[in-house]
Amino acid sequence: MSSEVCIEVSNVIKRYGAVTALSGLTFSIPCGQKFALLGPNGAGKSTTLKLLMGFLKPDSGSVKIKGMPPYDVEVRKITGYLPENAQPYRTMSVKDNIQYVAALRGIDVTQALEIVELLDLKKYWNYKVSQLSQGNMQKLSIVLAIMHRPSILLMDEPLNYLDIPTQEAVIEILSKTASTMLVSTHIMSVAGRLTDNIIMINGGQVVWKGTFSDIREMGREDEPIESIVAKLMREMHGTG
Ligand SMILES: Nc1ncnc2c1ncn2[C@@H]1O[C@H](COP(=O)(O)OP(=O)(O)OP(=O)(O)O)[C@@H](O)[C@H]1O
Repeated sequence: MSSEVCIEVSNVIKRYGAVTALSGLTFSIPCGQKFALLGPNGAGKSTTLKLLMGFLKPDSGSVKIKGMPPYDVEVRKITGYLPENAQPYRTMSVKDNIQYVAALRGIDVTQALEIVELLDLKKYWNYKVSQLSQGNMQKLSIVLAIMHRPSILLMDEPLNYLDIPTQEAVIEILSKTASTMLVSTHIMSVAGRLTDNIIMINGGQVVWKGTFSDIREMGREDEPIESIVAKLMREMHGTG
């Protein structure tokens, strides 16, 4: 496995007016590794992903993807992003959204069709986004995020709104999609199946890093992983 760093966040401070969302956040992810970004509500997970996509700028500190700034054209080509509550173009159809994003990315629309089939979206091909259920909108957003086969994938709650069979399909697709992944989620079963490593943040700082095996070893034999993570978050609250 490469030791090259694909995602690097160094000493980032990010404020929204009087609210400090990130307060010296530092972590790095080697290329080829899959990380879950965990933390309680308001910890700064979405803000971190938006900074990594170049949608927000840090007040201080730096964010690099493969050593480049996130807004670099080269970075745009190799990254995929699924925002929380993603909103494809509402007045356009599923087909038009896919064709539009394919054109922007300079790829052939056929690259998306396999994922469209796997997610059972073909029957909604001509539906306007505004006519889709939340779950089908989420499926379309996943297609738009990964149709160019990004090598680095950033996702905010990827399984929101999806039924259980679709969650399984998405986990399978995502496991094969990107080599480097950072996934923010509250669903531990998802985090554990998509990723091997955990970065836990609270108050805009990293409070714990480790693997899923480390977490399991911290609990009783029969203790659900959610319970161990919740304890860890409580213990780490305000530290870091
Ligand atoms: N646009 C904004 N304006 C003002 N404050 C914001 C804005 N976006 C986020 N915040 C604040 O920044 C902090 C971090 O928010 P962020 O959305 O990054 O957390 P999160 O870990 O993704 O939370 P959740 O798990 O609830 O989605 C919170 O205190 C939040 O209220």
